[in-house]
Amino acid sequence: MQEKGTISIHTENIFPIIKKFLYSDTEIFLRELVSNAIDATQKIKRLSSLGQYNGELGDLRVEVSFDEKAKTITISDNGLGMTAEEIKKYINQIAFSGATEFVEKFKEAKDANEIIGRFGLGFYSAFMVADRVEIETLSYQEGAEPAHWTCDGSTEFEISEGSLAERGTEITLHINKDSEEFLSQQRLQEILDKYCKFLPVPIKFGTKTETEDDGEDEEGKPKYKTIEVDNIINDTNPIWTKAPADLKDEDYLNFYKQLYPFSEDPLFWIHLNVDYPFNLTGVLYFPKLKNDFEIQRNKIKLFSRQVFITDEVKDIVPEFLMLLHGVIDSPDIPLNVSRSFLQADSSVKKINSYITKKVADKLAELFKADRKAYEEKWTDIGLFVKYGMVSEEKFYDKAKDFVLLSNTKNENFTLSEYKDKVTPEQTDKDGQLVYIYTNDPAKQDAFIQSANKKGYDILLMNSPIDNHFIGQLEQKLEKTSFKRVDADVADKLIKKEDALEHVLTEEQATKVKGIFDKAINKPAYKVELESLNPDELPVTVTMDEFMRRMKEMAAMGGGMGFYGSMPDNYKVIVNGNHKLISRILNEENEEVQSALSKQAFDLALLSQGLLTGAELTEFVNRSVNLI
Ligand SMILES: Nc1ncnc2c1ncn2[C@@H]1O[C@H](COP(=O)(O)OP(=O)(O)OP(=O)(O)O)[C@@H](O)[C@H]1O
Repeated sequence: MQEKGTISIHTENIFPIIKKFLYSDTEIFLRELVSNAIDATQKIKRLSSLGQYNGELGDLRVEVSFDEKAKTITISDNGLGMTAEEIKKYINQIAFSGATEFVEKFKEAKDANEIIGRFGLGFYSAFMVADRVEIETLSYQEGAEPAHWTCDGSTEFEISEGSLAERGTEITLHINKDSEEFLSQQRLQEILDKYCKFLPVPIKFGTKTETEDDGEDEEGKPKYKTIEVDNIINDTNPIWTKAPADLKDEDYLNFYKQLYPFSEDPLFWIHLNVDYPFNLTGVLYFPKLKNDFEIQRNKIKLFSRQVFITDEVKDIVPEFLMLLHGVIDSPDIPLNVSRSFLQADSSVKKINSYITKKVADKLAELFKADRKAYEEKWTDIGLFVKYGMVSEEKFYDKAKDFVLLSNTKNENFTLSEYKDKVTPEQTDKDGQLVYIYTNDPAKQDAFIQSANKKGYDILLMNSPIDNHFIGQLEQKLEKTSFKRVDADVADKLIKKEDALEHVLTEEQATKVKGIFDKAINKPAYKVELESLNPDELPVTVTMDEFMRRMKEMAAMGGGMGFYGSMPDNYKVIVNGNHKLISRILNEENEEVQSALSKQAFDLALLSQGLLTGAELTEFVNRSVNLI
């Protein structure tokens, strides 16, 4: 048997095109050839179980080897093999209708994955790294003759009698000059680890040494010997392929360690397992969050039937869950099509909302099963939950029952618990509930203490997402608004009917305002007189909640540019009922009067960390003099 022929595509220059355009990630040739080899072993197993093959199956396996001197890489399997006819059918007739289509489409393609998948070019990816490819194969079919195929990357091929004595296929790549990097133990091991680590059939890559017990020596001490064993690079039964009922916590933790060797243990995990209306398995882990979010992205690995595809899971996993770790395996995700198509794909959308739902269900379950443990993990989980609530309506609806609000006393409440807690004290005269929060308890301590004295509870809102979360809650919760604790003096945070009587007459008040205006002498600080509790500080400096939020949004590029360009404006609230104010009013020495006013103002600034530089020095000097 010897036959020469032409690979049936309608253009002469297909290989140069493949080589040129697939150049960027040439390493995937190995993934393609090993996957084909695995498929071949799976197929023979199926034929055997269907009774269509009655010979010995043997230990099904795939082997990858290389020969640095001969400059070859060989991928062999004991799968179903091919007859010469099958080679002609499956290999020679490239699995796409016409090369013209290919030539037109390749222009848009951005990476090799796209081209290979779309045109069924898996096998031909070998020509990205090889000048010549040989196939030695023997089909499982009774009476089949071994066949040999070779092709040098032109459209000419040659089929002749082969030399394999056992069922299976051996593909040998004669590596080209530009791809010699692949003729290395380390490089090949790295690629196999990346793409083939969880394939379902053992893959042998060389051998390794192991130590083994070897009885005892003369003194009765245990002896060991080293032996050469096959280096199997993959775990054929990764946990996501198993039933959750068969797994222990330890298994999940071990698998996590295997995926991310240097990470801390995860908080908890979710085993995904659906077969309808799409096929998806996987395990998602909630990691302990670190401050540097970016580094933690792209930690979810996407597989298709245990073949690693990518760790770019955008679109498949909801944005707010991108910080999760773990694996997702789905043959239904169209891995080889372009990004824009992926976004529009209906199974991708379904998978995305399935994952959202599963995560919400898991959190609800944890919350119900053990509130205490849930609260302990809240600092880590909270960020996901809040981010999810802000970014996905559906998730908000589920999470509103298990999201927690934490206060400055380290107590946690659900939304409805908190509403019940603060309604009596924190409802204003119009029936509006006011939630008071701090984003910096140390800096806003004076305000917090004043508000606590009034019986108000202060929420801790100091995570990066909290600004958005507050905005979301204000939209969703009925008649509820949020005020940062330093947005006003405690008496004014929640407007109630019971305003205190002024002790000062209107004339005195105007005089006090004049004294302070003069002493402070800064246009950005507007002095106002209020009748507050005599126990409150004599002077408080605040920034209006609305103004502050607008400025914060402008700073984050939220389209509030107008506010961003406004100068910082503060209110200086002078407590007319405080005895220091009466003292200032009655002071006859103008210098002392001014010094006292300045002192009271500086103390207010100081308590908020607003007093710095020369002004701080001046304050210290003045204080010394006053003592
Ligand atoms: N090791 C092998 N053993 C038996 N048959 C093989 C082997 N490798 C390839 N084939 C046959 O050649 C065909 C073409 O392989 P190729 O990788 O080009 O495309 P594919 O596997 O069908 O699709 P994909 O583009 O997803 O890889 C396969 O479908 C299979 O029938």
